Amino acid sequence: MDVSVKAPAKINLTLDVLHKRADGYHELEMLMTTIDLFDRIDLTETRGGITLDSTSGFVPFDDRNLAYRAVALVKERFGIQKGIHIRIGKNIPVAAGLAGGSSDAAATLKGLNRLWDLGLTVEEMAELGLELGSDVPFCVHGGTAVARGRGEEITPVTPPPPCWVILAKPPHGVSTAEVFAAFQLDRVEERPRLDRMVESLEKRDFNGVCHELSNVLESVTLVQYPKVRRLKEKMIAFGAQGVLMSGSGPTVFGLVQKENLARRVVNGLRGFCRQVVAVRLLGGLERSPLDKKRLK
Ligand SMILES: C[C@@](CO)(OP(=O)(O)O)[C@H](O)COP(=O)(O)OP(=O)(O)OC[C@H]1O[C@@H](n2ccc(N)nc2=O)[C@H](O)[C@@H]1O
Ligand SMILES: Nc1ncnc2c1ncn2[C@@H]1O[C@H](COP(=O)(O)OP(=O)(O)O)[C@@H](O)[C@H]1O
Repeated sequence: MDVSVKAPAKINLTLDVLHKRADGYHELEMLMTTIDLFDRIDLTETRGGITLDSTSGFVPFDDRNLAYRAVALVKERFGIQKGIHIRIGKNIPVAAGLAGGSSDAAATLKGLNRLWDLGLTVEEMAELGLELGSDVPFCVHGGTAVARGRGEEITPVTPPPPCWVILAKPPHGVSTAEVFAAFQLDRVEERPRLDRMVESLEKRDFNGVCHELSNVLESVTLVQYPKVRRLKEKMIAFGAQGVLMSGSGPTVFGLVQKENLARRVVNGLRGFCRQVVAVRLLGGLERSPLDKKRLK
């Protein structure tokens, strides 16, 4: 039997680092929302072991892959002997600040929950997912939510009003660990105002959402990679109504309401950046019957 699950990317509308914790992680407060850019995880039951292949050569094919680690974790926790072949149809750029690996892991947990009738609730899958990475609990929940702690305290909030998201990814990836290691709170010029962002979402105030976009990790990545700063400036110049770096970067996203403006921004950016795409914001719409269980 096979299971096929869609794994959406996320963007951060706000990201604040409150302090560094004794365990080495940072205490975060961030607002995330899903976008219409998916990986596809296909899980096929085998007699034993874990194997993986992907349409992308940029992901690890062994136990460094988060989807592989999700299978290993479930097998170990539930004492399951059967094996799994994982196929990752990769569309989300790797090491981009869009949580591709975390979303693949979350989708794998959901797929195994169905395939092996584990009876796990969303909360239980999120708890299990935290063992794989800080962004996995949000990816298990999906939609639009505030994430606190390491990323595991999830509070759903009102999704943003419908709009286009233009994604521009510079050619290099960014290491999340390195960005956090270089982060200094006293170098941050502007902190997010989460209450105002939530208020703008509740009022369906698109301009308010654009105005409140804020990410303190820009204080590291924009300095280390001036290209990312220039990409932000270009995106604003071409007419994006709100612009921010997602997560630890380096992907920059722009929000616009009208399709023709989205097209104009994409066309303008193409001369400066090879990986540019416009997608719709999801924010909760991904919970449609698209995740299909199919019989062989
Ligand atoms: C920054 C964020 C924002 O959404 O996303 P990305 O840029 O990766 O998409 C996340 O917090 C990233 O989550 P994730 O990529 O799952 O991080 P993990 O694998 O758990 O951690 C990678 C490394 O980042 C640092 N880290 C991560 C989370 C956290 N709350 N504090 C940290 O200091 C740690 O050094 C850790 O070793
Ligand atoms: N399934 C996966 N997809 C993408 N990257 C993965 C995956 N599994 C492990 N990784 C590793 O995780 C790191 C972060 O990748 P990714 O999740 O795409 O970025 P980010 O954390 O910036 O959103 C990369 O270095 C990559 O090698």
